[in-house]
Amino acid sequence: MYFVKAPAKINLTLDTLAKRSDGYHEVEMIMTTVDLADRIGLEAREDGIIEIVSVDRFIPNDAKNLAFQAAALLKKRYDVSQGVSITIEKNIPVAAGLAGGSSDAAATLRGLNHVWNLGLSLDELAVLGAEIGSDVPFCVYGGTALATGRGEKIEHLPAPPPCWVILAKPVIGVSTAEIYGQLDLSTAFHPDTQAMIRAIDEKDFEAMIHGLGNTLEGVTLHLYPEVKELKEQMKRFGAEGVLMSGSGPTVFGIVQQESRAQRVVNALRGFCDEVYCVRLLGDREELPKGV
Ligand SMILES: C[C@@](CO)(OP(=O)(O)O)[C@H](O)COP(=O)(O)OP(=O)(O)OC[C@H]1O[C@@H](n2ccc(N)nc2=O)[C@H](O)[C@@H]1O
Ligand SMILES: Nc1ncnc2c1ncn2[C@@H]1O[C@H](COP(=O)(O)OP(=O)(O)O)[C@@H](O)[C@H]1O
Repeated sequence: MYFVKAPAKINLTLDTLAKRSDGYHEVEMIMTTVDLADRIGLEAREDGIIEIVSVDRFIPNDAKNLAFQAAALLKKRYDVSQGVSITIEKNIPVAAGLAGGSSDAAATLRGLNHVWNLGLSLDELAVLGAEIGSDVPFCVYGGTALATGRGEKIEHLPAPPPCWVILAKPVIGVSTAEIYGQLDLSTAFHPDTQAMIRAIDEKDFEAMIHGLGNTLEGVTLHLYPEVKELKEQMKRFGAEGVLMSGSGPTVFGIVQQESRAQRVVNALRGFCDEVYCVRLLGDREELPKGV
């Protein structure tokens, strides 16, 4: 079995610029990879069948699974006769704003490129990934990037300043389509993407904290007051910067010191079942082998 890591992402900024005629929104997002990952196992099979093997009851085990779609797309496009059994060990919360499904699809593309011996570049895999979902191209590369268009156009950025990230997910799951659907662009908050890029370039922790912002946050916080409450708790417990990731409902807190991160995690444990304390994997060059 060939194993590939599928790490989650957070959005340091997410700005929505306009609604497009194709149903998507034009966005500007700064995304960075975090060290919380699913593990994808790939085993080629000679009968040509694509199969999903997972014990997670929250993800589909048929053609609705984004990893299945990634395999089906590669198989069809490159006329591959082999099939594959895809084992998904799910560690990233589902429908959480952390791109777990997109990252599984991206890892499947990277892994099958090796297992099926296709010889494609990451750029080629990212173009294919855009056919599966807007977040898949970023997940193909990982690291830190500015994503534009509907999220599929990627410009790589250096790693953000070193920090600890606390992820807390309320029990609800959120539909990205629903949140975008309820966004009112005339009143929405718009983060300063360029200021965040400067903060990252200059490795300026304070400026990064100051620049955190997400257009979709207002919509989700309005629909789900428990997310607002969680944000306030995280701030109260000592997180230096706090923001909702993607369309939510996961809230992340950023701190510089590990001891402070542990304090925030311990304080949150009584209120929230799913809490993780992770590092950023913001530098593509330093991603562990197999990511
Ligand atoms: C909001 C973000 C931020 O990173 O992440 P998540 O919260 O899902 O993790 C992404 O833009 C989500 O990307 P992804 O989850 O791949 O979305 P897609 O499958 O492409 O689209 C799902 C639906 O969301 C809406 N959508 C998505 C992307 C976009 N730029 N504009 C949109 O309006 C559309 O209604 C679309 O049908
Ligand atoms: N491999 C997968 N992992 C997680 N979710 C998946 C997967 N394949 C399909 N899905 C579906 O995609 C939806 C969004 O999942 P996910 O990527 O976890 O959330 P988000 O887009 O909020 O980051 C879920 O409702 C889930 O049913």
